[in-house]
Amino acid sequence: MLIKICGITSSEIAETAVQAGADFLGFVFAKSKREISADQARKIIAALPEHVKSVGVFVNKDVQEIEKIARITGLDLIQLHGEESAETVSSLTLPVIKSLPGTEEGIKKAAQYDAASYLLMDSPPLPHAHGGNGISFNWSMLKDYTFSNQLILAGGLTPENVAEAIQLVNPSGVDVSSGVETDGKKDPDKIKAFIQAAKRTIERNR
Ligand SMILES: O=C(O)c1ccccc1N[C@@H]1O[C@H](COP(=O)(O)O)[C@@H](O)[C@H]1O
Repeated sequence: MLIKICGITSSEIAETAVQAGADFLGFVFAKSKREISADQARKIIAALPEHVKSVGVFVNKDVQEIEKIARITGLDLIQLHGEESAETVSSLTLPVIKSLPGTEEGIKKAAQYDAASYLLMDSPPLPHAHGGNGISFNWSMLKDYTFSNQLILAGGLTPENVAEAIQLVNPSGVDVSSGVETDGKKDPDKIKAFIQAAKRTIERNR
């Protein structure tokens, strides 16, 4: 199971997450307090070890713009966190993580996104923010579904609740942003605690 830490804005926090055992690091190229420039992201990504993959997070951006940022920064995967179509997913040249709201309607839409390597279930967007809101949804609604894509669970995960979420949903991955922050900034101790809690649960479930 993979662990993604999202909203990386510094080399120090990237290094902390890598040392703690993160598999994916997320870089937000969308309106957010965690937004990062392509130039800053490029420098951080260039220093990542081969086994840690960089994910660019986009919200309703043009394919050309996404591809341009991916080229400049050296991204490994693209996360589409808005209302992007199945055609947009298919036209991207990198593997895609497509987010959908964790609602009955969101689950129904999943079938359209066969071309995505991963589906990411998050709480529904707020009017002013598509993601990174620290809000959970009813995870148990995912228990009875099997998706053709690998499932990443997100939305309000924390070091305290990630074990319960993994037990309940058994996803292919978990993704966190707000839950590893203190006063709006990434907190190294919370990142370590989150990754430890997730890994401990995975080990126990083996
Ligand atoms: O992290 C952000 O700022 C962000 C901005 C725009 C779209 C997505 C964003 N992050 C993703 O949101 C979910 C949930 O985050 P949280 O843990 O509830 O804060 C997660 O998939 C992030 O990758």
